[in-house]
Amino acid sequence: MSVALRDVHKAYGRTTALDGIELRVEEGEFFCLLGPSGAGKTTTLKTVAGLERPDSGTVEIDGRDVRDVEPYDRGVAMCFESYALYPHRSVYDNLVSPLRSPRHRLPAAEARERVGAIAELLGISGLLDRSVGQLSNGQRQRVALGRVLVRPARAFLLDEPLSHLDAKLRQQMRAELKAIGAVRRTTTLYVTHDSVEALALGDRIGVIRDGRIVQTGTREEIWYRPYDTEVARAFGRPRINLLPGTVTEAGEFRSVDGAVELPLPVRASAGSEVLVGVRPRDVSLAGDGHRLSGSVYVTEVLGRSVEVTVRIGAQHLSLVVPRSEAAGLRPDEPVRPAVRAENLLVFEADRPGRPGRRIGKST
Ligand SMILES: Nc1ncnc2c1ncn2[C@@H]1O[C@H](COP(=O)(O)OP(=O)(O)OP(=O)(O)O)[C@@H](O)[C@H]1O
Repeated sequence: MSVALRDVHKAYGRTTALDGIELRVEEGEFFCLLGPSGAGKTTTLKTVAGLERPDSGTVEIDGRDVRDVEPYDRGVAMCFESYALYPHRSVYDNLVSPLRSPRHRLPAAEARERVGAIAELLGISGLLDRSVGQLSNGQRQRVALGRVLVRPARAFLLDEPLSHLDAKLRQQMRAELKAIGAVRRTTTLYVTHDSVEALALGDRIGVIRDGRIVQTGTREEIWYRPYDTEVARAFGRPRINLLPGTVTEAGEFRSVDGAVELPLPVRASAGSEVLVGVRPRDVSLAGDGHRLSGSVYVTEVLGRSVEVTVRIGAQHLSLVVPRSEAAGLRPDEPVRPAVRAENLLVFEADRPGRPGRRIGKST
């Protein structure tokens, strides 16, 4: 099914939760809604599920306004972060009960088979006889997710379903979640505040901030053409470098202290204040590109690569290079990081309450 929200507003007293949400999730698409705490992610899901009523705007399912359709009749299955499970009943009972509801009422053998398959995928087959009250938070969260995925729904609404898992399990489940046939075939709206998760899972990503969708796009679009500095900062660790400076008469970039000069891949008006963005993995010590002169500030090993922070005048430039390139680097040692103009993103300067917008298209 497709889901669309048009200009949806919702306030709780004086708090604006949704401030004109525009969103469209296509049939069969896995759409990640990414944003910080309080941005309106859960409220968006509840509005689609019919658990909250918009103050204005419309919610459409398959092109039909669902204003008067009860949650139960919307054909969506929702998983909350605060999972509602029956604590005194077994994992199996918790998983099978949605299938026994009058809506689905699957034949017992089929229900058993579905529960078995989902439990297998979520790695909880060994827990089926245990009571939910005896489970760890991570195990409980997987049961809650199972309770949603087991249903023959036309859309899944998942609210941070992996948030209680430890890093390793989370990474593993992330990979498995998309491989689950039911998820692959079913429209899924997935809420997260974790950009790594959004990049890994989303066919498309919607970035939400203060109750509005700031940008919607594929992972490539969001990565290479972020709408503004805040979107650019949200994706990628270590974070993107953003150097403040101005555009010279010749259309080049000069940092505030004059220590960094770079060619710009876009046209920006001379004298304007800008931020030049470059991701740490796009700066090298050995490759070609425009050379800068600085000195090593600190190095930090990140597994197979090394993050090197280079001081250039008043700026700190972070770069991530293979271990071999960083071998033997000492603090204060002079280095000449190389940056290619095509990897630069150019933004208007940030202003209070308004992150700088990206300028032009990168060539
Ligand atoms: N029932 C409610 N009553 C009052 N305010 C609410 C209610 N539900 C949400 N809000 C407020 O609306 C705003 C959006 O909340 P929402 O839960 O949608 O954000 P979120 O992006 O899901 O955040 P989180 O990641 O912390 O769950 C917040 O300011 C929140 O405090």
